[in-house]
Amino acid sequence: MKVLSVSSEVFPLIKTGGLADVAGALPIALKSFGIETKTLMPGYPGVMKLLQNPAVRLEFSDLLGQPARVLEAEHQGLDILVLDAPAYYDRPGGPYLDTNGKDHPDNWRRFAALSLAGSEIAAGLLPGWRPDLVHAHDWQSAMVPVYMRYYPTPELPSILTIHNIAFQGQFGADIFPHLRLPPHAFATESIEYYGTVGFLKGGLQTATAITTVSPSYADEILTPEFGMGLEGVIASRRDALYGIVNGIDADIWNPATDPVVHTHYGPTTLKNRLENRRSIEEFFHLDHDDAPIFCVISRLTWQKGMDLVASTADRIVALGGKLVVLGSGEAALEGALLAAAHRNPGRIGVSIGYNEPMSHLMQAGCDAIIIPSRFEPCGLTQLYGLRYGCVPIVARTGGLNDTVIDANHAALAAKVATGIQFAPVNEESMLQALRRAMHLYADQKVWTQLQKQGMKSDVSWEKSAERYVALYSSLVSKGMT
Ligand SMILES: Nc1ncnc2c1ncn2[C@@H]1O[C@H](COP(=O)(O)OP(=O)(O)O[C@H]2O[C@H](CO)[C@@H](O)[C@H](O)[C@H]2O)[C@@H](O)[C@H]1O
Repeated sequence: MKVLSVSSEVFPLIKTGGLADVAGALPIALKSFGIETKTLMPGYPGVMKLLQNPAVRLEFSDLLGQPARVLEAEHQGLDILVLDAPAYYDRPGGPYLDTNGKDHPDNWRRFAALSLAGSEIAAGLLPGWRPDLVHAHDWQSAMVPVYMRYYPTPELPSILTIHNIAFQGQFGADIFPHLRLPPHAFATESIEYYGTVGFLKGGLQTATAITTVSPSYADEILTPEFGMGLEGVIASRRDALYGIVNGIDADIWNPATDPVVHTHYGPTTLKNRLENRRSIEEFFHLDHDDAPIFCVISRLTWQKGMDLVASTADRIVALGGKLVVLGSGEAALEGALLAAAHRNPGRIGVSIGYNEPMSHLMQAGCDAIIIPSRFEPCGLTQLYGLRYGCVPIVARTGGLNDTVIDANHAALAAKVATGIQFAPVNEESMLQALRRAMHLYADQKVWTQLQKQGMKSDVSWEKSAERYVALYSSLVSKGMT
C-alpha cells in the first residue's frame, strides 16, 4: 500500500514538538508492514540545507499565487517530498512564528499551499506514483481532505490525525476567495466556522476518518471541556473517529545506545544512571547529593500546566526534591521559573531554549519527570521517561492516562505500577503526587521496581503501527467496493 503523509514538521528534519516525532517515526514503523510512505513537508531553510541530492519531481507555476516545486530525497530512512516554495517558506523565524514570536501573517496561505500540493499529489500528479491513501496531521495539513473533496481527485480515502485540537487554523472569512475553492465550500458541512474559515474544522468534516493520538483523548474531545468548540463537529463524525496511542522510536530513544547519554544502561544496570545524574547536576549547577531530581521537558504553556510548576517550585524544594526545567514558551512562565531558580541556588536549575540532546540526557539522569498537563492528546515525554527509567508523574488526562499505571497499593503489590498519576490538575494534588514520589523514592527497592516496570512497558510503535495498518486497510478496501 502507498501512503502520502503530509506534515508541517518531521523529525529529524525540523521539530518544534511531538508532531515531528510522530510524523518522522510512523512511516518507518509502517515499513515492516509493507506500507510505502512518502512524506510531504514545507521546504523551510533548515530542511532545504539537509536535503541530499534532491530530485525535482513536480513544478507548479502558480500554487495559490506563487511558483513552487516538489523535490524528493531520502533522509534517514524517510522518503521525503519537500515543497520548495521560497515565497512561503524561505524566511527567518520558525515554521509558524517570525523572529518576534508572532505568527507569520500569511500562515493560512503557507499551509493551504502545502495542503493543495498534497491534494494534487493525491490526484496522481507525481509522475509514476499515486498513493492509495492520504494521511494529514493537524490544522496545517487539514486542508488536504478539503481540497480532495472539491478538486477532481479520484476517490481516495483520507485520514486526519488530531495531535492537538487547541490549534485550529482559524482565519477571517476574507481569505476564502484566495483559497481557490468553489463558493459552496464556505458552508457549515465544510470549512465555514461561525462565519470564519476553519482549516481543522474543514478537515474534520471532509476526511474519511479522524484519529486522535490516544483513546482517552478521542473520548475527551467529544466534551465541551476538551473539544475547544469542535465537540459538536466531532460528535457528528463519531463513527469515523479512532484513538490510536503514539509510540516512540525505540532506536533513537534507547538508553543502552543513545549517543548523547554519557553512561549507557538497561533495566539490570540502573546504577549506571548515577553518572548521567552527575552530568545533569553539573549542567544545572545543582548540589551533588542524594535528593531526587524531578525534571520538566516541555513547552512552557498553560496547556502543559507549567504555571503549577512555577508556583510550587519552592515547595518542591521544601519537600526535599531538586528540580530541573528545560523548555521555552510564554515569557511570564520563563521569567517565573528563572526567578525560582534564582531563589533556590543548588536546588533548582532552569534552561530556557530547545535542546534535543539535553532532553535525552535529562531522561537518562533525572529520577522522575513531572507532566502536569491540563489536557494531553498523547504526550511523548512520559513514554521517553518510561523507556529511560525516569519515572513519570502525570496528570490523569488523555494519553497520560492511557500510558502510565499509577503506583497505588494494588498496582505496587501486583508489580505493574509504572509511574504516578494525579487529578485534578492543581497545586495541591500535584504536590501530593510529589510527596508520594518522595515516599517511594525513600525505599530504593520499591523505586527500582517502578523504574524497571516502566522500562518493560511496550512504548514502541509496533502495536500502534498495526492499528494504523488495520485502519488504512479497511479504508482502502471500502474505497474499492
Ligand atoms: N525545550 C525542549 N528541548 C528539547 N526537546 C523538547 C523541549 N520541549 C519539548 N521537547 C520535546 O518535544 C516533544 C514534545 O512532545 P509532546 O508529545 O510532549 O507535546 P506536543 O504538545 O509538542 O505534541 C502534540 O503532539 C504530540 C504527538 O502526537 C502529542 O503526543 C501531544 O500530546 C500533543 O500535545 C518531545 O519530544 C519533547 O522531548
